[in-house]
Amino acid sequence: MTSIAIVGATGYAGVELAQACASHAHINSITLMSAREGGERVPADPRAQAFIEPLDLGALGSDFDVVFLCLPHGLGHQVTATALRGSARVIDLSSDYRFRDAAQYERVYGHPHPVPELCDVAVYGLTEYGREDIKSAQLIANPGCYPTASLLGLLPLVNAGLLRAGSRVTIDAKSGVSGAGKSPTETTLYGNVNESVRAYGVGTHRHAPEIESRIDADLALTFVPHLMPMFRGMLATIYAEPAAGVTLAQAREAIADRYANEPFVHLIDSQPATSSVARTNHCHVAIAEANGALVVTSAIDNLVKGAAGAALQNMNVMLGFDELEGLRTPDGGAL
Ligand SMILES: NC(=O)C1=CN([C@@H]2O[C@H](COP(=O)(O)OP(=O)(O)OC[C@H]3O[C@@H](n4cnc5c(N)ncnc54)[C@H](OP(=O)(O)O)[C@@H]3O)[C@@H](O)[C@H]2O)C=CC1
Ligand SMILES: CC(=O)N[C@@H](CCC(=O)OP(=O)(O)O)C(=O)O
Repeated sequence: MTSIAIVGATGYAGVELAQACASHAHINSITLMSAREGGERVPADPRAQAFIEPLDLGALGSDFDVVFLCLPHGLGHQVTATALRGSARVIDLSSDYRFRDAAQYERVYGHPHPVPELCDVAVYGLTEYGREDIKSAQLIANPGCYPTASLLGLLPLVNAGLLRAGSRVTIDAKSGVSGAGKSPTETTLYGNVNESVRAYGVGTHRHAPEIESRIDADLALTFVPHLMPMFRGMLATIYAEPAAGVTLAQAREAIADRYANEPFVHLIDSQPATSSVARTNHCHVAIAEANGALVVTSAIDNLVKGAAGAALQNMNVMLGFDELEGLRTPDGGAL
């Protein structure tokens, strides 16, 4: 049986993860933890069925098989290092260890990585593209939500060599406001989001280099995120130029083949909708052609496949459990 701790259990991703873990057949102990030391043990919800414990660094390395970090960027380094010094394996939902090396982190964030040696230890947790490394990983860097939706749509075409070398790939992506976490800001206030759509982070968003770093091909990337007037859900619309002679049918076949045996990623015939994947770990992908461009659309729930669900899927791979465990939809399996 498995004992886990969720640090940052009061956040959107932490709550989502705790709920998924509660239905997991092989998790027998879930400890919900704050990232703040000291303080009181507080009820996690008004019915007081569960409690949030203050951070206990001493327990993290010894009492748990897996420690999940659901903290804002930059706050989890001490927890990670402590847990890894003990016997726990760590799954970090933040962006702290997503870059291949500390130098790339420094280029993106503008300051040196606080624990550079762990960058080499971390395994990027896009499950569908890293199972072998994930199985033996001590530290998983769970991917960002935009990179998850984007890479799941794009990688089958890139890896099959179907895109024109040197061409541009444009990713127009849209997220619900829960992607920004639970602390309100000027841009995520209901009054500023409702009945309105806006782009943000144009040319500066950290997910552009994260996506780029996972694409092994000569392609130029433009990534533009948008904030949508909805709570959860994410849609990436990806525009790409096919290599000479590549047809839509070939591109579709590449995606179909790549995901034929994947429990959570599905090529569908209609256009993906965020509502169809809401509260599930599924990703729906479609492909069409528009005036010579291949247009791939990819929808996920940012809090599930984009965060907590992917983290649990990674734990299942690490510990040799059925990947669907804790992530089944009401029909009992894949949609
Ligand atoms: N939301 C999403 O769609 C996605 C999120 N992620 C990543 O997952 C991580 C968690 O995200 P999310 O759940 O949305 O974030 P939230 O803002 O909803 O929750 C953050 C958690 O961290 C704690 N926390 C915040 N500030 C501090 C602080 N200064 N010191 C100690 N603890 C603190 C909060 O505790 P307290 O209640 O005490 O403030 C809370 O438990 C982030 O790194 C995020 O980037 C990744 C993919 C998608
Ligand atoms: C709507 C919104 O604000 N979204 C967040 C992305 C959240 C996420 O996946 O990623 P990280 O773990 O990299 O923060 C943003 O654009 O920063």
